[in-house]
Amino acid sequence: MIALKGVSKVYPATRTSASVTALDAVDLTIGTGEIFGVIGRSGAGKSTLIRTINGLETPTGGSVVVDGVEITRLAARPLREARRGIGMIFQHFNLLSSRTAYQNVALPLELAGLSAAEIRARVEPMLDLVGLADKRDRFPVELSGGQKQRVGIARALATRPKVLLSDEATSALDPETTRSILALLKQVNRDLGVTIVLITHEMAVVREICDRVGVIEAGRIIEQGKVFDVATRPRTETARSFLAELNGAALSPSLVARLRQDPCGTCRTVFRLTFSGPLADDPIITRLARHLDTDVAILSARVEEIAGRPFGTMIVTIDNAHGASGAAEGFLRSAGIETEKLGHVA
Ligand SMILES: Nc1ncnc2c1ncn2[C@@H]1O[C@H](COP(=O)(O)OP(=O)(O)OP(=O)(O)O)[C@@H](O)[C@H]1O
Repeated sequence: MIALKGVSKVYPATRTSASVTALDAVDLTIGTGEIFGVIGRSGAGKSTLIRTINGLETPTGGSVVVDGVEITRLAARPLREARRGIGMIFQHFNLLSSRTAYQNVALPLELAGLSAAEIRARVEPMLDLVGLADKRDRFPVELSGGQKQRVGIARALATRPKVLLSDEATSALDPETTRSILALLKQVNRDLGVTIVLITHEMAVVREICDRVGVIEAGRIIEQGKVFDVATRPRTETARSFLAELNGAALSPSLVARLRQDPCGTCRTVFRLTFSGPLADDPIITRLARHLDTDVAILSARVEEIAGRPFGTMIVTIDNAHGASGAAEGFLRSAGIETEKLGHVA
């Protein structure tokens, strides 16, 4: 449905600032009916990337094809037509305050030249779909954040697009409202078959609804794949440290300050353990302590669900007396636990 090839965007230098390479040779293929997440830090290039998909941003190099149409080469009028097939929702909703919920949803249809009857036949089912039939005559100021985003979603879907772009659509919402909006997006994807591309800086959003994810850093997609694979087995160090921060598996600053690479007589060895699937329920630490007859201290631990599968991370220290930490490493690995030796602490 969407193919980006070698997409670059360089914002030219101005009198006061140097040029910025916001996108650097991005390749991305997104299949029909997928929910694809792009995650990255502030300034990584997420907004620029998503805006190239609907032609709001013209790349300085590369090609963007959506549903068989090369977006980068369209003149103004065909671009407007192509955009009707690509809906977009925004962090701050971008509703017109002088229009009711109904009138906001109707706007793109008015611009497309539909009659009042045709517009009614489309807007009412859309308001039903997003659960706002009873708020149709309310103005944005009378709606909660979640309700405003529901209007935004109805408006984005009114032209029956094949693709929905979501630019941090839940970043301004509380966690419960976020969940309800994500559930709605999932329903829209399932029931209407709309391909969704969302950008976010929150791993929880990706974990909750995305099929695949791309990690963007300094304008480059440094990793992409199925959410579970990327979240649990990042291949690059940059993705690993970024995702560790988001997954809560990062080391505390005080531990980092104490960590040393070479062992000492009284040192304990520090390991990061990651385990997934049925292993997440295994009392592995108790088994390990019994097996080695040593104590194991848990510094941090977390089990979460990614794409419906349990995934856990744990930072532990193990007494190094009599080579116990080496034996522990072997024991954990043979139990199927991914075991990474991080260093030693006194
Ligand atoms: N119109 C512009 N002119 C010049 N530089 C820009 C422009 N828009 C974005 N940039 C720069 O391009 C880089 C990528 O910005 P972008 O907004 O795509 O990042 P982002 O990942 O969406 O960040 P955030 O999460 O903070 O919105 C940044 O360094 C930004 O300062």
